[in-house]
Amino acid sequence: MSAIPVGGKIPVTIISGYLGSGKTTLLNQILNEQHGKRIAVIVNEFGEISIDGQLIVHEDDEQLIEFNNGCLCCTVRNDLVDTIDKLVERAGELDAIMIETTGLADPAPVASTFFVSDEVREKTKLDAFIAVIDVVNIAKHLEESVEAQEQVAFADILLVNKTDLATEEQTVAVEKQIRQLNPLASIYRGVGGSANLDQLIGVNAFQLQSKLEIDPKFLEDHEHEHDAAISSVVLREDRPIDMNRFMSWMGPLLQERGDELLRTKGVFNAHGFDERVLFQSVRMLTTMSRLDPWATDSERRSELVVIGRNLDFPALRADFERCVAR
Ligand SMILES: Nc1nc2c(ncn2[C@@H]2O[C@H](COP(=O)(O)OP(=O)(O)OP(=O)(O)O)[C@@H](O)[C@H]2O)c(=O)[nH]1
Repeated sequence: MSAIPVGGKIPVTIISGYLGSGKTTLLNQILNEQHGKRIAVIVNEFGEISIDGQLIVHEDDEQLIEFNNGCLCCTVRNDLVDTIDKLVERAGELDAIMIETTGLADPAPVASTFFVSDEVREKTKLDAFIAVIDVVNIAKHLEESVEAQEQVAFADILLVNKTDLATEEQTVAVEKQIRQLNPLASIYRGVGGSANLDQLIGVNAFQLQSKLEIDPKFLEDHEHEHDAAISSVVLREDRPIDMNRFMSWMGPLLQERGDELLRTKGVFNAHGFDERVLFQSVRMLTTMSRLDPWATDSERRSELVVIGRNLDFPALRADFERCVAR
């Protein structure tokens, strides 16, 4: 990777993209490949608990700052401002700041945070606003979500991800569609964890003037309301979960209601496993993998975040409880 141009200012990369597009995967790639660089990572999740915090490779707790249960673009924006203020005090020690927004974030207020205070403006430089695009689902995201449209329109770099799951024709069609929404951004392709980081970091791609041309009110305070029909619930269980039973419930549920159950992710205390088990879904696509073993002194429990439209919380809780191993 090319050297990050510091020039006295800490470069900031904002990673956006709709739910489940591959933001955390990209962030982990950056952290893995950035040996020797001191990067502060700010992660914002829509749900009440952070699963990403458990999945992001980080060396110490000071390096990873998490905001849960609120969105950087609205409810926890002041927290972001305070955090950036504190981070710039450590300017000498930091090589870069990476921010992963929630999949539902409106991009403009997150980016404009870097222009609100003189000190932040003096000590940081927005390097690029990246939107990660889920090539399989972006057409639906754009159809259903204003935020998804804004993320694409606002980005300096559009990273078309999950190209391993699409044909060449599908990928070209997506590139055409996003090009119509954003004529200026660089468009690159990627498969989770193997993006060309030279194209994404240290690129000096963010131009305030062009953002002001798109949105003349970019630097003003934004009132932002999320799609009220989208909510999240955390399903918790201390008893071990029978993963076969869980999949027999979740598999058909996602097939039937994948357009409403937009995203799930959770770490499981799975019956018969010594390791923590990670389950994720993005609409109908699911993945399951083993993480590291449970620490001997840790409390084993399962926590699954479900994000979607028209969620029936009591029914989800009751069905989840039926997955307890007997
Ligand atoms: N096949 C395939 N799967 C991918 C790729 N990139 C990410 N994934 C998978 O897609 C799922 C979501 O990836 P994440 O990186 O967690 O997505 P995210 O954008 O951080 O998700 P949220 O923070 O919940 O919005 C995970 O199961 C990843 O393993 C890819 O290029 N190809």
